[in-house]
Amino acid sequence: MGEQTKASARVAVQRDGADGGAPPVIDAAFARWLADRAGQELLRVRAAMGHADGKALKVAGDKAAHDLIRAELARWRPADAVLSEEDEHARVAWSEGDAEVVRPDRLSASRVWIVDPLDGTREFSEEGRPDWAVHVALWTADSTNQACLSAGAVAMPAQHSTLATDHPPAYPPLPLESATGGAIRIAASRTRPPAFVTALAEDLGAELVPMGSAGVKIAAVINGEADAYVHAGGQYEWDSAAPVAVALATGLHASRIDGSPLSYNRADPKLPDLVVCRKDLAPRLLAAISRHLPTE
Ligand SMILES: Nc1ncnc2c1ncn2[C@@H]1O[C@H](COP(=O)(O)O)[C@@H](OP(=O)(O)O)[C@H]1O
Ligand SMILES: [Mg+2]
Repeated sequence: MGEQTKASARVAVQRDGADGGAPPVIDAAFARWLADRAGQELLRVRAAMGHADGKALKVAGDKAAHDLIRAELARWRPADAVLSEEDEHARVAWSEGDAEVVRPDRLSASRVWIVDPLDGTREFSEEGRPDWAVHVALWTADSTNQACLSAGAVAMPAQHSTLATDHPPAYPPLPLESATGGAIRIAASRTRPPAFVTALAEDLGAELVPMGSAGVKIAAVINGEADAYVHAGGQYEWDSAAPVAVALATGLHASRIDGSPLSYNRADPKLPDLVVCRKDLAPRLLAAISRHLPTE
């Protein structure tokens, strides 16, 4: 090979992503690309391992998706910080004077990728279940929305669907009965629903739709398969950042259950509750939730 040919081969290798194509430059399209790649890897792991050992499948899926996303972010966005569920110190709340915890550079960074490599891990390990997802969000200090989420992608590989902020999905027409105060459908965790959700549904005359993965539930609201997603009792920033980015880009309401704004990339990544719903439904839903919250 001549010197010039060798040099152009080197450039080609540097430019190409691991699947043969360079990823998009625009962050929102890059988020979609990355979530899709991790999703394909998860499908591969699921097919290769089968479901005989669910625990091993969960561990392998989490690790495969995390490693892929970490490697691609290091390669294509080397200057950005990352908060991923699978990082060793991810759940540790950092505070001034905390000797044993290294200050994460994300707290001083202006761009932070908030990643859940596999949301709905339990459902991923259960044969035939399609309600699991890959979440990739970008938090930027100068973003225009209140949550500072400037890009997000939710890949649902077992449903052959990816929602992302590069092409925010259009919201389907409202069912007449929910628009006029009739029966609404509330998506909630199938394994850890909020304590008050049954009473809330009775109060509103709502149908509860149990499913796995916060991303899949928010996607259900975006797709019009549910009117709201309500969660309380525990969660972390990576569970909601990417789907909330898409929900906000679509024009939906997303907030804490007391109506206050969601905020991301804080020292403590716990974000224990949220509600995502159509904007017209938010006042009625938040008022009903407030009637069912325990009083201190
Ligand atoms: N009470 C709780 N405390 C901590 N995390 C919770 C939680 N309830 C739900 N989650 C997390 O939120 C995600 C969606 O949960 P669910 O499917 O039950 O709706 C899951 O993320 P992972 O699958 O990434 O762990 C789950 O672990
Ligand atoms: Mg999660």
